[in-house]
Amino acid sequence: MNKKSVKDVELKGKRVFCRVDFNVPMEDGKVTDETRIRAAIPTITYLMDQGAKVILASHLGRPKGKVVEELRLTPVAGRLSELLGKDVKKADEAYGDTVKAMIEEMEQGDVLLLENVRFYPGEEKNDSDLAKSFAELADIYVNDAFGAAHRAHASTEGIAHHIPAVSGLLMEKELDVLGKALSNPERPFTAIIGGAKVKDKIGVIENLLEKVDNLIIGGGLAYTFVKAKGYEIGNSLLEEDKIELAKSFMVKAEEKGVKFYMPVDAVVAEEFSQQANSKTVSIDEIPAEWMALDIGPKTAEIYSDVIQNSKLVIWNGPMGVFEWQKFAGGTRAVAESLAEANDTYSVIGGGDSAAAVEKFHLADRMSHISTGGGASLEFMEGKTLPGVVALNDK
Ligand SMILES: Nc1ncnc2c1ncn2[C@@H]1O[C@H](COP(=O)(O)OP(=O)(O)OP(=O)(O)O)[C@@H](O)[C@H]1O
Ligand SMILES: O=C(O)[C@H](O)COP(=O)(O)O
Repeated sequence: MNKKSVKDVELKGKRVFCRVDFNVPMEDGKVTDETRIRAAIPTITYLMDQGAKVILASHLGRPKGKVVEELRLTPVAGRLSELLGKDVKKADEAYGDTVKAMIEEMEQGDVLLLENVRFYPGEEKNDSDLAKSFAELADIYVNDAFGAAHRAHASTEGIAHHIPAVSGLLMEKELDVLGKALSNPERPFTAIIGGAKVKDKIGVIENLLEKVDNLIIGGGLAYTFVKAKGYEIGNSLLEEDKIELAKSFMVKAEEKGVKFYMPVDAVVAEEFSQQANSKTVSIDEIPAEWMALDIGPKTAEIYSDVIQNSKLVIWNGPMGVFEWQKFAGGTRAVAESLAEANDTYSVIGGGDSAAAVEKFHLADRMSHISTGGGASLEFMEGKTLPGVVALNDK
């Protein structure tokens, strides 16, 4: 990476404004998945060990510029204190005189968590006054929020124009792994793209078609491709206006010598429900009125074979409705085969695929699980991330 990192700057005694992505799921005031908090810990402890005063900032949810009590970061501060084994102070605002006074009192190695930056309307507008108010709190800006790096907001982009700005260790690692995969991949290189909609994955498929040896399609979006091939898909998810595009992707794959895989069988259901009647059928036998909610076992076997024979696999989006046990088999099979493929470097592109891998308790068997959903998707589309662009060059 050609951007400066925390390792390139003097931190002792410095006030460091460190943007993290603590946008974690919460239920009844408790953090229900702390993956993103844990992922930020190497940078936080590095800053502490170097003798910095660590001022953490994050968004949580989408409060749209207003204070929303349930979206305060107080429970996150509590969990972070436990994980660090050190008391983390929590401010009720994200800038201003009270916050400045709290920072005045900090010793080297202390940690303060600011309030949800999205309580301020200027955050998402990338308002320069708000960015300056954040910058006034600190000597150095560290961006470790890979998950929010695709957002040009005051705390992810604007602030970087006012004080020296460097990346954190998580940001560096994410960019390193995803960057290497896309620019200099080990081969055979396979991409597995699933999820609900073709619409959301057009850019990723387009970009990856230029780079991969194998492209595997699954999830709800697969059925637009199945339809494009001329099969009937019953009530399965279909984006009618993307059929021509799906055809053009298949033609392009052929031209480029990319092997294109789509389901050969499916688990179909009579209705979109957890308890629906279901059965496995060949892809040319999807009954009218039924819908395909998972890839079938034959497809899973073919996909597993491709995975086992790949050196690098990038996976984004589940193969079926993995939240429901009846339709989780395909996603589980892909996750298991990635876990078993010892010679394969497996990159999980965040979001639902990361959630699936967690659910199946296979997270520690993956080579890299991205903390970014939208951010990793945009990176895989080949887009530049504003939160990264704004950092100081080496
Ligand atoms: N065959 C299918 N029919 C209907 N829904 C499906 C099917 N396969 C998967 N899904 C649903 O798609 C959803 C995930 O797709 P979505 O595009 O929202 O996320 P994603 O691909 O993981 O992207 P991100 O990484 O941004 O979260 C899941 O909730 C899953 O239940
Ligand atoms: O959860 C995420 O993907 C990031 O935290 C970004 O959140 P956002 O989509 O609300 O900007």
